[in-house]
Amino acid sequence: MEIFKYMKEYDYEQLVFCQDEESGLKAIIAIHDTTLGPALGGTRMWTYASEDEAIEDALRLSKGMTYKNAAAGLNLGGGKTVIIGDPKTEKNEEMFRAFGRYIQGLNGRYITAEDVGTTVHDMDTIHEETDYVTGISPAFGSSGNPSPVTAYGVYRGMKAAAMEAFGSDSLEGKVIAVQGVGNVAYNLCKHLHEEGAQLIVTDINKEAVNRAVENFGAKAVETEEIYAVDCDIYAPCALGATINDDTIPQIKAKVIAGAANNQLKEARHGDIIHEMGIVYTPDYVINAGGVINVADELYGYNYDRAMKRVEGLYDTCTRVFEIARRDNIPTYMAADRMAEERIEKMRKTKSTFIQNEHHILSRR
Ligand SMILES: NC(=O)C1=CN([C@@H]2O[C@H](COP(=O)(O)OP(=O)(O)OC[C@H]3O[C@@H](n4cnc5c(N)ncnc54)[C@H](O)[C@@H]3O)[C@@H](O)[C@H]2O)C=CC1
Ligand SMILES: CC(C)CC(=O)C(=O)O
Repeated sequence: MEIFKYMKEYDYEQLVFCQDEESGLKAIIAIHDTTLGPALGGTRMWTYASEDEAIEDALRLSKGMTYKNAAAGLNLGGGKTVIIGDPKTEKNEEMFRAFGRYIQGLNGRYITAEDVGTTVHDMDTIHEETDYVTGISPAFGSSGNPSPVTAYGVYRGMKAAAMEAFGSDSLEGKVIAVQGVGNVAYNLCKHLHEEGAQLIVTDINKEAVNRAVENFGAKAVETEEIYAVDCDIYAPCALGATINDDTIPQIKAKVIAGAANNQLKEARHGDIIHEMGIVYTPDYVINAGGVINVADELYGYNYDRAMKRVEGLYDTCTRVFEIARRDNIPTYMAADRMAEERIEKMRKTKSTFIQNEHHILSRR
């Protein structure tokens, strides 16, 4: 992989490689853009097939965080970490302490939180070394696990998408196919079940599937069957790139709205589903609940304030649909336009010189 070429193409600021032999830490912190503020984004631990795959994931996810934070109206830039390793067998305390020291070394340019493969406990361990971590235990005055809040935001965004596609935001009786029933999707299924939706679920983890079947009366299907099921809404809630050349021809849903990051394998897949008349709720807009929640910690965490903001994701998604209709463009492009406009305005504002009293002239 030609790293600098890639970084230049998408205007990345910084890539940090963190290594600690004793603990087995191999982490990559990617900081995409800090125009709006310090980069905030979670830490993913995953068994990557190669180092290139891990680097690419960190880069793509951190850029997604720039857009997510901008679209959500947060004064934060975009960053993300990936740790190479199996979260079930290769974690240890020293690893997260070593990683915490690397974050501290960035002196606030990057703030972390949970993502796939990491937990509140891991964040607490990082917190032993640095304050630049969110989503730690509520006992520390923090917001805890972001997943239930992400799920609530996805639920709100899904309702906005239903309004756009079906003319009503009620999900009662709607058939919803959920791919991956992990931390976020389990909580999403709860909201959907309470509203009377019929759920079809799949997961590579059979226990996760059984939990959804038992608690929400969901119908289980094999992992490869989920795309082709008869449903109103497809909710991708596992990993990215599931909207691609192989899956698009199978999809019967009129709406795609889910928690996963980087759902479109390539931008052109967003064009194809747009032409098919599918209402696609851009991933980084609908799944911003978690980051909105942890970002509230920067002001002294207040649950009600954070939830009110997450509730507003309904309006943010509606705004994206409006821009898409107004400019006759796919929704993924409308979301990018919305985020980029905000960053560009701030970039221009920032270029105005502000006396910060950092040099001696202001003091003599
Ligand atoms: N946790 C959060 O607050 C946020 C999560 N996200 C994104 O949402 C997605 C889900 O996150 P979490 O629920 O936290 O992760 P998780 O790891 O708890 O859940 C993901 C689930 O997907 C399953 N899975 C993996 N590959 C699969 C496949 N090929 N087919 C079916 N199931 C598969 C896993 O077994 C797991 O149960 C991720 O893409 C994450 O980046 C985005 C924003 C915030
Ligand atoms: C889990 C969140 C708190 C942040 C993040 O990394 C995301 O939204 O993808």
